Amino acid sequence: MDKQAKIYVAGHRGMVGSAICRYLQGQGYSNLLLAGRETLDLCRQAEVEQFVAQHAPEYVIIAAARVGGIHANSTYPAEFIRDNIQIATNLVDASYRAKVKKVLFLGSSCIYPKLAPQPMTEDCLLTGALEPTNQWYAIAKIAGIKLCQAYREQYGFNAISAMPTNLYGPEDNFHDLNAHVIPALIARFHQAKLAGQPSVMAWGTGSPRREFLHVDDLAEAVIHLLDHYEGGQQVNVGTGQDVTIKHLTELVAQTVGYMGEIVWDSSKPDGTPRKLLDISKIEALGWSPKIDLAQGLQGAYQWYLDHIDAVRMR
Ligand SMILES: NC(=O)C1=CN([C@@H]2O[C@H](COP(=O)(O)OP(=O)(O)OC[C@H]3O[C@@H](n4cnc5c(N)ncnc54)[C@H](OP(=O)(O)O)[C@@H]3O)[C@@H](O)[C@H]2O)C=CC1
Ligand SMILES: C[C@H]1O[C@H](OP(=O)(O)OP(=O)(O)OC[C@H]2O[C@@H](n3cnc4c(=O)[nH]c(N)nc43)[C@H](O)[C@@H]2O)[C@@H](O)[C@@H](O)C1=O
Repeated sequence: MDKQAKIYVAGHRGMVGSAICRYLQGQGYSNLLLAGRETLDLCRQAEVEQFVAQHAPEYVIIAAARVGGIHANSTYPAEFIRDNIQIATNLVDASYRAKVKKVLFLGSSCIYPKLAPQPMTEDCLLTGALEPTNQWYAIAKIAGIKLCQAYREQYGFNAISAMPTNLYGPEDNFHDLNAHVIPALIARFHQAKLAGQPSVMAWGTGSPRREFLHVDDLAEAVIHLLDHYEGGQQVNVGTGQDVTIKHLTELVAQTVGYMGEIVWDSSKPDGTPRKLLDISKIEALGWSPKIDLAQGLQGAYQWYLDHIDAVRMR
């Protein structure tokens, strides 16, 4: 992309959106179009169409979504399916009508079947039943992928999709119930350390496996795909390695310096037993992850400490 190109980062205040903005600014892109929810509710079609037509960005990155961990997904199904279908539809259609050069839509690894063979390639989409806890969000994300494919097929519109694995890093949501596992545990272990709590509760059995990619690696992958990928099929973005939630929990406790006991609350859901992405497609395009989990967790905890009075908890 030309460094002067006007790039609209939808959801720029979120964990992914802010990482993409940091990366773009670091690379010398100076013409970013940004609008917070108070300026533009992306669920309002007419407002989105008017905004994109008026500002005429050349590129649009859809990093806005209703996002949350396993508890939030299963507690707010209507919001997760409604908001995410509306955001994707409104932004892809408005971008097409405003003759945007290229759109990148962000989905998630939860779009793949609960029991898909691991590691999961892009071809296993829609080959089996979804994980019930996040089926609502997954259906909305699959709809977003199909929307991009349909606009490419019917109108020749240049929309691509990236499917990241579980992400973590700066500007994450640290809400104890609605957050994803890493920020939830960072905050819980930190508070337990300060309070001298003898034990900390983690959810489920600890036996599921997850792959964790630092959001700065994802940001680089997103721009790499905008520069090097033109296809209709979604592209997986991950590390190609996974760990058990038990190992992750011990790693977070060690990173925070919490020495007490970890107790498992088996009344909480485990979710998908495993969701490891096959990343050979994006590696063949010349991208690979750089931040390993131990190093990334150190940085995430330090960011939490540096921003503890202002972290997002929603
Ligand atoms: N976090 C993860 O582990 C993963 C995330 N992803 C994908 O990455 C993308 C971003 O996720 P992430 O950064 O973690 O999420 P965040 O919740 O951190 O950021 C989402 C952003 O979207 C904005 N937003 C949501 N709804 C609206 C709306 N109606 N109008 C305007 N803005 C809105 C939010 O604004 P506000 O701050 O005002 O609420 C927020 O800035 C999503 O598409 C998600 O599916 C994919 C895989 C894993
Ligand atoms: C990105 C991805 O994220 C979600 O899917 P998920 O990977 O299941 O997300 P999670 O991070 O919430 O849980 C991962 C694992 O960790 C265990 N776990 C332990 N202790 C805590 C804990 O304290 N909080 C949370 N949230 N989980 C915990 C938890 O029981 C589960 O086994 C969906 O948004 C999905 O749509 C999606 O796209």
